[in-house]
Formats: sequence, C-alpha cells, structure tokens
Amino acid sequence: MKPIWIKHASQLVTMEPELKGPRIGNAMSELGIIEDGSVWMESGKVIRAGTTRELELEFEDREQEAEVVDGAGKLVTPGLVDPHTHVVFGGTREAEFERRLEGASYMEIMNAGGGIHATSRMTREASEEALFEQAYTRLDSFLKHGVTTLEGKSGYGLNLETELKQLRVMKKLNSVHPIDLISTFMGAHAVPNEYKGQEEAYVSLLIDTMIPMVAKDDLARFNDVFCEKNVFTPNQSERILEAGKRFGLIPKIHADEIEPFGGAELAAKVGAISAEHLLKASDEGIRAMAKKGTIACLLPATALYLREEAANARKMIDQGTAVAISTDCNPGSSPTTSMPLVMNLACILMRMTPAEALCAATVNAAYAIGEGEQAGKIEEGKKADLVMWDVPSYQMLQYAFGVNHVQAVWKKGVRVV
Ligand SMILES: N=CN[C@@H](CCC(=O)O)C(=O)O
Ligand SMILES: [Zn+2]
Repeated sequence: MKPIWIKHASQLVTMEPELKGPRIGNAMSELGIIEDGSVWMESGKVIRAGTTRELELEFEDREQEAEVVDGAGKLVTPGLVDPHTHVVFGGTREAEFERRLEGASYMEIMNAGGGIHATSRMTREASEEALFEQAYTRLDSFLKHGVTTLEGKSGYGLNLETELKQLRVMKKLNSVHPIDLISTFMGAHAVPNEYKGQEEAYVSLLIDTMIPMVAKDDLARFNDVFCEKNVFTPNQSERILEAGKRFGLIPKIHADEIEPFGGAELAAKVGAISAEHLLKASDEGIRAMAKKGTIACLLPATALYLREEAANARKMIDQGTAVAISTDCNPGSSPTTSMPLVMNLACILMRMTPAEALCAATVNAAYAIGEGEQAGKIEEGKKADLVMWDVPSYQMLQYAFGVNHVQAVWKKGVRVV
C-alpha cells in the first residue's frame, strides 16, 4: 500500500496530541492548528504531521512512492468520534414522529407501549442478518459524514436472546466495517412490556443473567441505564451499574433527559465514564460530575427533534466538566447519522464555540468511550483516521450548517470515502 502525503492543507487541526486526558475549560479550544499543513501516512499510521515545508524537507526523496493529495483550500481534522448511538435496530417510527408533532409527548408514547417498546418488537422480529445489513448501511452513512469511531448500544432486545443478537451484530460490524465500533450493553433501556408491574423481576434478570452472560461472551465494554421517571429509578440504576462493574463493564447513564431525576449525581457516585443527555441536570449534579471527571455527553440533535431546550453546555464547560457531543442515532428521538449537523447544533443551540464543538466531537468524544489514546487526534505513531473537508477552516465547517462538507475520509490510512 502506497504512503499517502497530504500537502498544503489550509488548516490541519491536530487537536494538540501532547495534551493528555479529556479537555476541560479553555483546553477545549486548543486545536493545535497548523497552517499550510501536511501529513504523511503509512502502514495505517500517521508518520509525520507538520507544515508542508517541514515535511518536504523530510520526505522530498520519497515523493515518487507516495500518493500525493492536494489540500489547498481544505480543512483536515481527525476522524470524528460518535460516542453515543443506538445504531442497530429494526424498523422505523415515522408515525410516532407525526403523533409528536400533533402534541403527544415522547414519554406518553413510550408509556402507552410505543417508543422504545415499538422498536423492541421490530428488533425482536428482525433476523440477525437483516439487522446487520441495515446497520451496515447506517455505518456507511456515518463514514460519509466523517465518523471513523463510534459507540453502539444494545437495548432494543429487552430479553436475553435479542440483546445478545444486537451485541453480536455490533461485534461483526466492528470486524468487517471500516468504522471502529465500541459496544455498550443497555438491557436497562426500558422495562419490557411483559414485565410491566414486575419491574424488580426484570432488574434481577439484568443483574443475575444478562450482565454475566454479556461479560462472559465479551460482548460489551460499557453498561448503560435509562435512569428516568417511569423507566429505571436511581436506586435500580445504581444496582444495575454496580452489577456491571463487578463484571468489568464500565458504567454509562442516560440521565436527567426528560425530568430532573438525580441522574447526574448518580453518574458521579458510581464513577460513570460519561453521563448522557443531561437536559434537566441539577447544578449539584453537574458539579459532582466535574469533580469526579465524568464526561457530559450532550445530544443537541435529540433536543431539537423532541423540541426541548438543549442541555446547558456553557454552564458545564464553565464549571469544569469535559463535554462531548453525539448524534444519539436512534429510530425515535434522533434518526440522524450526521455528526457535522450535531457540531452545528452544539454551536447554535448550546452556544458552544466552533472550536469547543470540534473538540467535543473528537478528543472528548473519544475519551467518553475509552478511546482517548487511540482516536480523536492526529498523532504521530497512532491510527491514521483523518477527514478532509471542502472548507478552508474549522470556523467555516461550523458556520455553513446542515451541509455535508466531507471530501475524503481515511481510516487507518486507507481512503474509504
Ligand atoms: N432516551 C432514551 N433512549 C434513546 C432513545 C431511544 C428511542 O426512542 O428509541 C435516547 O438516548 O435518546
Ligand atoms: Zn441514547
């Protein structure tokens, strides 16, 4: 495989690879921008990143053996990381979208047996092959929008058989699709209809059977819970997350999305790597997360789609919480595969700066899924996951919104878009 040499990028955004750990406060704006930037990629890795002048001095003699890519007028960034998706699911819920536009709420639909329950029925009915094919197509769309690493959750099975089916699909996708896919077990996405009125029995099934089985088959890195009124209480959520920890599954938590429910506080208490949504998180909860180093994974596309006020990213950043952003790709509250749109919305709806939004979609997103040392930066000696955008600057990427500016994507040094 020929080395690839990008030259003359108008901005090469490296994300300052020497800075370690998730970024907080002003460090979210340290993008490590190199003007007239250049990258040499070889054997799947970034060998050198610097100015075109610097790389010409070093690689001039090898120009003939490389594929040279002209970056004039283009922005080059690390591959984007989507740290929160429900990418494997059966069916769609467009009728529910119409009902919500007519006034029904997300929770009314779910409590009446629709929402997550509707997707659960369709996912149980779908064959493993069909789920694989549909999710593969979705991953292609993510890739076309610049995503090279992504987290995916189970949680539409709500029984052992189908939860394992979803996780097996993700494992297979990870092995055959260019995108690196990190799996999360989310059997605690809802109490299935057949356990209505016996919620504790379902919690026991999760703790005694499902979590041990998922861990035994090494099917997930994280364990996630939908901690919300009428779904799982903070007490149930804590027991489920602690059970996961005993089996090596790192906690994540869907917290304070619809109502303030103590989810952010619980995230800090159990030492979750990230807490998701947080639209209604309390000030104490945000402070506790900052203190504990729990990353806030914010989902502005979901807020927009549900016509809710987005999370208070400014307060979180100002209080020292590391913020990541994500599509939340799912068939109910965020049917999108566009991280560029999510970056735009992070600016428009949450007043994040263009630099913070890019940090939240790269470095901080990678740390939110335990990939901070492998993804989200352009770092010598590390995976060559890069995107070239048909805009001259990161400011232009965030400004010209709702457009897919991706021109090329390299995954482990191979051009995939
Ligand atoms: N809020 C809970 N879970 C998903 C939505 C799942 C669905 O509606 O299918 C979320 O993160 O937005
Ligand atoms: Zn989610």
